Amino acid sequence: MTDKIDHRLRGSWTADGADAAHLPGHALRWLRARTGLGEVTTPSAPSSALRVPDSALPESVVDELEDVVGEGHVHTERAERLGRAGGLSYLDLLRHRGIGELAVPDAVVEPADTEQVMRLLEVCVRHDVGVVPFGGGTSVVGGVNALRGDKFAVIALDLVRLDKLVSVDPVSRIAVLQAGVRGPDAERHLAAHGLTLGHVPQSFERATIGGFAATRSAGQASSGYGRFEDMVETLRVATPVGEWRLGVAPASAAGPDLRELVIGSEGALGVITEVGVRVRPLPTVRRYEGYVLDGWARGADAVRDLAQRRVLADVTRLSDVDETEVGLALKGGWQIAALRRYLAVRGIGDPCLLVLGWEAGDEAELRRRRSATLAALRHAKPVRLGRSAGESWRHGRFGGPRQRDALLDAGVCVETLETATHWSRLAELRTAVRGALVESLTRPGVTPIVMCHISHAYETGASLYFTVLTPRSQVDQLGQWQDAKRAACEAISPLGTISHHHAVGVDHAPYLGAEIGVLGVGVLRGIKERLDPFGILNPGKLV
Ligand SMILES: Cc1cc2nc3c(=O)[nH]c(=O)nc-3n(C[C@H](O)[C@H](O)[C@H](O)COP(=O)(O)OP(=O)(O)OC[C@H]3O[C@@H](n4cnc5c(N)ncnc54)[C@H](O)[C@@H]3O)c2cc1C
Repeated sequence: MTDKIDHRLRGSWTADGADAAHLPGHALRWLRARTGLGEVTTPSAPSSALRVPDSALPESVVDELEDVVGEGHVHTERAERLGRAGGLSYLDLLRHRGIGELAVPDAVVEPADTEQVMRLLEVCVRHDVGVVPFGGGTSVVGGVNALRGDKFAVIALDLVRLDKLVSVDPVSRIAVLQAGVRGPDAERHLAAHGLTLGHVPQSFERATIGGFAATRSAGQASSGYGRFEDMVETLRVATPVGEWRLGVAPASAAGPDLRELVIGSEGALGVITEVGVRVRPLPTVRRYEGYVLDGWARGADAVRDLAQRRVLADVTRLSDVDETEVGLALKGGWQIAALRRYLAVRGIGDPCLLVLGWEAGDEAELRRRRSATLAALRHAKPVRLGRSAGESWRHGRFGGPRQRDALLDAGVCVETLETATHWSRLAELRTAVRGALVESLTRPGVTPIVMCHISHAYETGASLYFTVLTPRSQVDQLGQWQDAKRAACEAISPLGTISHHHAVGVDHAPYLGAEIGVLGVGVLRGIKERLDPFGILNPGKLV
């Protein structure tokens, strides 16, 4: 197992990440000139300044919980509870800086196996205590906020001890992993058998197998390896009314696929304790490359063409002009100035970066797949940047989150949101969401940056991922983003899904009805009542 996550590290992400987390001077100067960001810095308040109410759990209940999980695995200390108070959204980061109220769990409980999870749920039902399943805590939609609902207390059920590879079936290419296994550990366990999962979201370093399943996560190589739900073969779930095991065959006509109910259930229907995942042989060769296309419309058309001809690279990621521009500006340096001149000479007026990455079992397979992708791309007249641009993206792909503390210190509001729709509506959706964000965040002297990329493409449509950088309001820091997010969600709601991979949590719950209908919400409620009749599981989330 790699080191336990220090949940007190938020924006800087991982202990070694803090070194990479600073914002270079030239980047800050550029942001100031581009957005109207002021010179005022707002460093983080010490965590001792945060308000943490005493645990509401009586000693007797703490003792009962400890009887189940053993001594040292029920924490009521301030630091541990604070560490599980919310996830990693911009609003969560602000709350951990003392801006707004944190929802702090009354205890952190660490079970070691499914049986212990079952027994903990019994204790929580008996005492009417809420339970928030907690994986890596990387939710950006309020999924792990320790809301009480109608309960007098709530615990964070941290799955950190469920960190084992349970079994490998190399013939069927299925591996069973416990829910608390983090991304890098899953890959390490599997690599020992010559296998890979290939699920690499940007939150890979912290997020867990259970969390991936509970949120219908999508990794950066989803075009090649699929979304997480495509990888799930079997599930083991602890619910307040019994244990549930699902998945006996790769495909089945035995009624609706009930695994789909658990995948995306966000801790509201049960605690996932084990997931059997489809695995593949470890790739032996990789090739990442960068290209530039002229303009978003041409770029999106090119990605659609790749998807519909079924020749997408495993990683296919198209940035719009703003994202490409910000990427270049934040890098800075003479090479970037030279690159700009080169693109201008090649007639590229609106550069959109396209990163393509292939992973394969041998050179011949990689060559064949790469040739098919590039042949289909040719009519979009890409300008080749070469391997260094692709490799630079690959090496920096977990870097973004690490700079969030530095950006917050500098007074920046930095957040992302995502959606997806069918190709025929993609341009309209992008224009609507972009417009809503720009309108909501523009103030006299302030010009927000709103960037967008496609990183998950399908034959029928694609995701859109927006990143916002703008000076933080000094008047209403939480409200500034809440208003912008509301405007974006209202723009999304009639045109696309409220979430392509971040899930529903608290933030998107008001928009779920518009997407699945009143009947759909009723069906979900009915299922929740059957599996969690006492309403202890993740109060206030999903439904
Ligand atoms: C910087 C950053 C980048 C991100 N990039 C991506 C990305 O590229 N792709 C992507 O899909 N997501 C991304 N996310 C979102 C997030 O990482 C995913 O939602 C991830 O799947 C959550 O995993 P986790 O283990 O951290 O779950 P948590 O955050 O701990 O929990 C998420 C939800 O799942 C529930 N849950 C967790 N474990 C279990 C379990 N075992 N049983 C039942 N319920 C459970 C929780 O109660 C909560 O509702 C990103 C987040 C951040 C902060």
